[in-house]
Amino acid sequence: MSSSFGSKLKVSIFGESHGKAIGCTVDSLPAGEKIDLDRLNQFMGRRAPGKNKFGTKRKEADEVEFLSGIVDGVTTGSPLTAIIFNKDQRSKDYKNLDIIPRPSHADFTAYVKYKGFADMRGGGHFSGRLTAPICIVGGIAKQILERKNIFVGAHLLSLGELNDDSYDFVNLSKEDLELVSNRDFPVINEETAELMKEYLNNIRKQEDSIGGIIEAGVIGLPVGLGNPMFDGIENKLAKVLFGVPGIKGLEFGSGFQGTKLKGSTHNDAFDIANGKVVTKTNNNGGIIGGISNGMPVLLKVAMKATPSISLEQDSINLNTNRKEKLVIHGRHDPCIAIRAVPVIEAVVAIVILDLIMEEGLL
Ligand SMILES: Cc1cc2nc3c(=O)[nH]c(=O)nc-3n(C[C@H](O)[C@H](O)[C@H](O)COP(=O)(O)O)c2cc1C
Ligand SMILES: C=C(O[C@@H]1CC(C(=O)O)=C[C@@H](OP(=O)(O)O)[C@H]1O)C(=O)O
Repeated sequence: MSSSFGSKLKVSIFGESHGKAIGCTVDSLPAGEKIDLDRLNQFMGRRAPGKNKFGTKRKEADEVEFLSGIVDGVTTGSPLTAIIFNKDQRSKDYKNLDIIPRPSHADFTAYVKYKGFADMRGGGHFSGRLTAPICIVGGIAKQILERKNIFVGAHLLSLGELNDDSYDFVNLSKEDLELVSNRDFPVINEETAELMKEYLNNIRKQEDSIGGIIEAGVIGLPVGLGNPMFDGIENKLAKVLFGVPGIKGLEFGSGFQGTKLKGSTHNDAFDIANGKVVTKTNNNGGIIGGISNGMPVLLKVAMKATPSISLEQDSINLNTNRKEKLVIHGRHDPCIAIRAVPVIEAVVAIVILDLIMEEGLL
């Protein structure tokens, strides 16, 4: 099993959801970068479980302990290792799941691939909990990028059939990208947020779950990041985004909806604004030929409904090879897309920082 990625900035994630700890090691972070640890903690808090009734009841403070690579809040240039100790494991909830796998979770595939030896308590290394270390690296990357006037943000664009306002593809501002970062629910339109909360209350009562779409944006990129054919911005983002558990779809710019437009409408006509080359529309989401064109980068990810629901489901018994009904106990997110919003910001920030470093801009 390999949980490492990155070209210049090499990131490695370790741990299991019900093991002693989770964490990360990052190689090649530039030296001398001041990291505001209060801001990093605030960022971690946006993802942490147990904050409100719209997420899992498992309570983890997700306090980050640095073992190396940072002194007095400044990066040293040596490998940075950070760790979060797990505090609120409740492994008895998972007792029957090693032989009766949960539909849509990784229990069955991991059981076969790792011959029954993978630690699957709480989903083990496949758990959404492993996105906490991603947020450590992403929270640091965001701060480094901001000093270069590059800003990354995301919000919950939809939950089931309920839709938030979309980002403006052309005039996307730092304020737009930061809008939901201080909110308890990561949605732009506050009326929609209330409808979504009501929906979540109902879906919980029905012992079910729901999926959602997250929209992310980046502004301030120079023209020319990305190395086609296979190391373009889209390629690199796709590789790491699909590492986030629960993601089943990804689109850039106008994506699948864009296929309904004719070329004459879909093409992003060039223009000059303040002496700079811009495009009048941004259906390509700031990327052409795998290379940034200076317009905002925009993407959307589809996150499936949380696999673990309380309703009885059809499964099988791996010992007897017979059909068996499954009832899952435990503490689960009714919609994983909500807490995944900062995770997507983190992934995007890490990949963009890696691209900036590849280009020798840092
Ligand atoms: C932030 C976050 C929280 C999650 N919470 C849960 C959860 O409470 N229960 C659950 O069954 N799956 C949860 N998931 C999703 C599973 O981890 C994921 O579906 C599983 O690992 C299978 O991987 P796949 O969906 O990518 O194929 C969560 C994912 C993320 C990113
Ligand atoms: C702990 C986190 O989320 C967990 C992600 C998760 C899963 O299957 O992905 C299942 C649940 O685990 P547990 O049964 O141990 O409560 C969530 O609580 C976290 O995000 O930090």
